Amino acid sequence: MTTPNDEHTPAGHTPDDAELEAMFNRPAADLAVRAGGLLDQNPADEDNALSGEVIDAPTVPEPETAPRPARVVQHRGDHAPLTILPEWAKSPEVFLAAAYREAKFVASWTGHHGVRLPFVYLPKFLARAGLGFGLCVRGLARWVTDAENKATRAALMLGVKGTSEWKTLRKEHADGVRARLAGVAAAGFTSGVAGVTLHTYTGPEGLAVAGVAAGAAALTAFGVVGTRRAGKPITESHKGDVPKLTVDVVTDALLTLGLGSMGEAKRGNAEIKVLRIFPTTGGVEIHIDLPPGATAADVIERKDRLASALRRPMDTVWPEGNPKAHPSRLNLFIADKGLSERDVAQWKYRTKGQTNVFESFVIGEDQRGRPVSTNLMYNNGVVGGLPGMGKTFFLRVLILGAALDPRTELHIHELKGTGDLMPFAPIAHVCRAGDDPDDLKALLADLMAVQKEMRRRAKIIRDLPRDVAAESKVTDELAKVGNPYGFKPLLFVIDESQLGFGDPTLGAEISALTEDITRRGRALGIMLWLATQRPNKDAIPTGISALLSLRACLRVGDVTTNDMVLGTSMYKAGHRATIFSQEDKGIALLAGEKADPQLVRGAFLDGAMADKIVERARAVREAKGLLTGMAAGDEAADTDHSTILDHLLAVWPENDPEWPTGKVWSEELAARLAESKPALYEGWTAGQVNAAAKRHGITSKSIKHGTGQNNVRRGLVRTDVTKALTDAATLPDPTDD
Ligand SMILES: Nc1ncnc2c1ncn2[C@@H]1O[C@H](COP(=O)(O)OP(=O)(O)OP(=O)(O)O)[C@@H](O)[C@H]1O
Repeated sequence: MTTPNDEHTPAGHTPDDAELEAMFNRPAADLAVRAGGLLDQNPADEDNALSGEVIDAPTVPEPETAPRPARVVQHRGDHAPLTILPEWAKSPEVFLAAAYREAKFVASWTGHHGVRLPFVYLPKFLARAGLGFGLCVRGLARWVTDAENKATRAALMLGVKGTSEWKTLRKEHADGVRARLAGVAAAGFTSGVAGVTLHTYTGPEGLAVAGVAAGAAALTAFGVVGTRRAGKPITESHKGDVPKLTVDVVTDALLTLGLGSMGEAKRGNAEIKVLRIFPTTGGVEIHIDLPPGATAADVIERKDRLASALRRPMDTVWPEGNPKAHPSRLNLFIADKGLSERDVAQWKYRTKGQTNVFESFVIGEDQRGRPVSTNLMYNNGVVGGLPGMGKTFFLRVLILGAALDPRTELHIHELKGTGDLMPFAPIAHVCRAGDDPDDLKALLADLMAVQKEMRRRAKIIRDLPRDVAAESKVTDELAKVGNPYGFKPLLFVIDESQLGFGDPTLGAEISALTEDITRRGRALGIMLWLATQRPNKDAIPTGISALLSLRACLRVGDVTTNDMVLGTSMYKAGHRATIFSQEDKGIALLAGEKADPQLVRGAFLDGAMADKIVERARAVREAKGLLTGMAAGDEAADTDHSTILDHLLAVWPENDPEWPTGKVWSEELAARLAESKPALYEGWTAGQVNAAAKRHGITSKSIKHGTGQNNVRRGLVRTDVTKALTDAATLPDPTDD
């Protein structure tokens, strides 16, 4: 007899157990083949009649209905590489800071206890040694006299008084006391013999040394006994002041915030994972994975509660998100000292050094005390924050940084009027303080001049061969001192910009020019910075605000202002300048420099320090012949307060023979303006003239001139211009009663 399996086995071969098992375990597809082949055979077919020995199929265990293993999706694209060396081992700065911190602690500990040792600890210890000595003598006396058993003995003897047993008990006690006394005497004798032996072999010095050592040991032992009895340590303990940072302390503190599934974490179902705790410059860094549903932003929002749970001051606890990992990753920095407690940040270039405005320069430090740098070139920026939180000081550092590159031309308009930025006058092309009409006119004139300079630069760049201006922008190379194009970095600063943009007469024109410079000046080496308390659309028009790539936000009072300065949704993403306190002056979040806003404490430079740095900057500029504008004694930008109305009348005589009606097409006026003041109006169109006139309340009209086709075009009426000028001149003085 054969079996179906014979079809698949070499003739005459009987499969062994292993082969059979392999056959039975073949995959389903194979079984299907078998089913379509062998098993479909007609068993009645004689040719195919099965012959051979019948072999019982081995009992294959029923496959258990085991749960299917979870499907694993391999996704490790964004996994950060594992740290090979800890941060302190990679960075000498961090290592030195940690070593310094420990050394400082050891020094303070030694000083603290060293002073107390002779005056507090030693007298205390001697008193306790006295107490210990008394306790030991008393203990010895009690042992010798078997005082512990006195009561038992008395009770026993009372019951047998007068009997022989009583005598026996008495004798036993007396013998015991004698034996113990003999023991004490033997110990004393042994010590005496040891002393004499020592004296014999080592002389009196050896005996004295041994005596002192034995005395010290005895004193220590008595001191320890006395201290145990007193139940209090001799030294003062400071343990309770600030709890040590342990994984448990951090976890418990986070649990008090009750975020996301932290309830589950409390019950042990979810986890707060403290990934790493490591020392770093100025404090300790802790990386944590919060339980699902709790985000770093939630923790940041509750920074006060976290600081309270950690028993630490608010400005030593710095939670940050790490969006590159995931929203629940929390990087917590615990600083040794609060930011406001630390010494003010000293500026790297305070006493020496120069900068290159095309590269980053240090402007302050972060919460870890590490330098923070910024690159002003190809950026425009804003500094915002509540009054008195350090906007002007912050700006001052930026301007000084730019000023230490002798090429940088400074245009400074401090509309607050307190003169905080006047230290720059000796090196600035334009430097003014105040928001009087004259100051605003000077600002307008300066903006016009810069716009003209921008156009000039654009034209040169456009015409330069590709290999000279490959990037179509003013580069460090093209702006070298003495370059043939007159290129140089130009920094334009308006402090309290809302006073300029919001001015009813000149505001619109100031805004339009600022927007144009912000938009086009960047690539041409022109950097524009604004400072304001609340950069809403009145303080900084939206068109300008959108173009500010660097944003420094000092303390602000609300979410809206936070996002106005730092950018939309920054508050939601956990970047909150609302957490700064009134003491956190000069501390800002700086957005735009790195992927995420970073904390920066601006270097502190008061007026006197600024004067000294400016003196240094001026010396370099003088030596290189780089002083211009007001710094070089040229008052042009300062005194020219005229507007487009004045310029129009200058090119538009009252009895113009060509235009006897007193009405002129705007294109004609644009051409005349460009000819008369090419610096300001070169390239202007009729539309620009109309728009500029409109800002002074003058509307363009349809004017017919000459004959032929197309003889009706938009233009201005001269009497409208003279009227607008007269009206402006006769505006009531707001200071008049
Ligand atoms: N980086 C800093 N470090 C320490 N203190 C600073 C720092 N910056 C500013 N301050 C302190 O803050 C005070 C206010 O600074 P500043 O005049 O720049 O504020 P402000 O925001 O411009 O004020 P306002 O809105 O009234 O013009 C300064 O007098 C100075 O004492």
